[in-house]
Amino acid sequence: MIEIEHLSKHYGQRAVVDDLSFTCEPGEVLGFLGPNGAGKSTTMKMITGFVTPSGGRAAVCGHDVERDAIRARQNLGYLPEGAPSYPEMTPASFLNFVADMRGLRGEQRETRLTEVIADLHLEDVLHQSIDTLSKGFKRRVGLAQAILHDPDVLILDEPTDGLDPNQKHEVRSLIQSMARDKLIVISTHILEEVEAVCSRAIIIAQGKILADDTPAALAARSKYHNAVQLTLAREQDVEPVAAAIRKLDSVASVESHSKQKAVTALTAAGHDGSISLRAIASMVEQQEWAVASLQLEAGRLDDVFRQITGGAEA
Ligand SMILES: Nc1ncnc2c1ncn2[C@@H]1O[C@H](COP(=O)(O)OP(=O)(O)OP(=O)(O)O)[C@@H](O)[C@H]1O
Repeated sequence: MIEIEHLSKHYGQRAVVDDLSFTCEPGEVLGFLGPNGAGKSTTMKMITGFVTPSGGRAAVCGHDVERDAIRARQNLGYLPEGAPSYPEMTPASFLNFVADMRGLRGEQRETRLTEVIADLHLEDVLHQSIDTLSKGFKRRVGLAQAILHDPDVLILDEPTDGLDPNQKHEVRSLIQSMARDKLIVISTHILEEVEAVCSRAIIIAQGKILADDTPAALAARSKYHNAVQLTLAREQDVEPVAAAIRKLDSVASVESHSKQKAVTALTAAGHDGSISLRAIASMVEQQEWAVASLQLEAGRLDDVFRQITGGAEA
């Protein structure tokens, strides 16, 4: 469990983390979202004891991060931003060093080293110096050191940054598999990652919590929640289709947008956030429009993110 009470950090006159309070339980994957400079990394550094708060406190598994620092750190694994390590070491020597620092011994040490090397697919680069590894492999080495001692709490600052799509998928699957019995906090700029792995998302900007909810509940705040998306099967003039749908009583607005040259999509939003999918479907049938897909939207997290943070990029 993580308990954060009135946590603040000031640099000079500026509050970069401003009176944050929240708790997080095992089994949760908490996504920290916010524009650049929102205070995500600083908050993570305070939870892990790398930065001293200006005010408030953080506790990990009941251990105060400042007063009971060793116990708190024993219970957590941390992947800092950029996955720093020792560039002149190899993954093998670095992970052995981390195993020593974490006090792993005997059979448990061998088992954990074997498991994390396999989980992060490090076998082929074990004896190559870390500074010669690609960005993706450096990040995997950073993740391996964070999980080596099998901690109850994982704090991962942008864990998939720099990974290719396959590696991103693998790391997300690893996070999901570890989430069953751990508490995981990740920061990310990738909103689809939040939807894919997080059970809860906290949006922060200028050091303050602006939203704290499940990704689905956040997405449902979007004007596109329950909107109908219609994609035409071939390139054709979308305006007559848009005009016909606009006339339906349940439709408040229609946006048309060309995603690819050959396909035109329409999004029709209802007056009260709900719209008659059936009414649009029967119109499609009557008018014999060639339609590639017709679907109800859950909502768009990027839309909500912009709305909440005042237009900032994730
Ligand atoms: N040691 C420091 N001295 C002064 N200002 C700092 C220091 N560390 C961080 N800051 C400032 O605090 C603010 C929050 O930084 P932080 O790295 O926590 O943001 P972030 O949300 O992680 O951003 P990003 O998404 O870009 O990584 C930034 O404006 C940053 O410049």
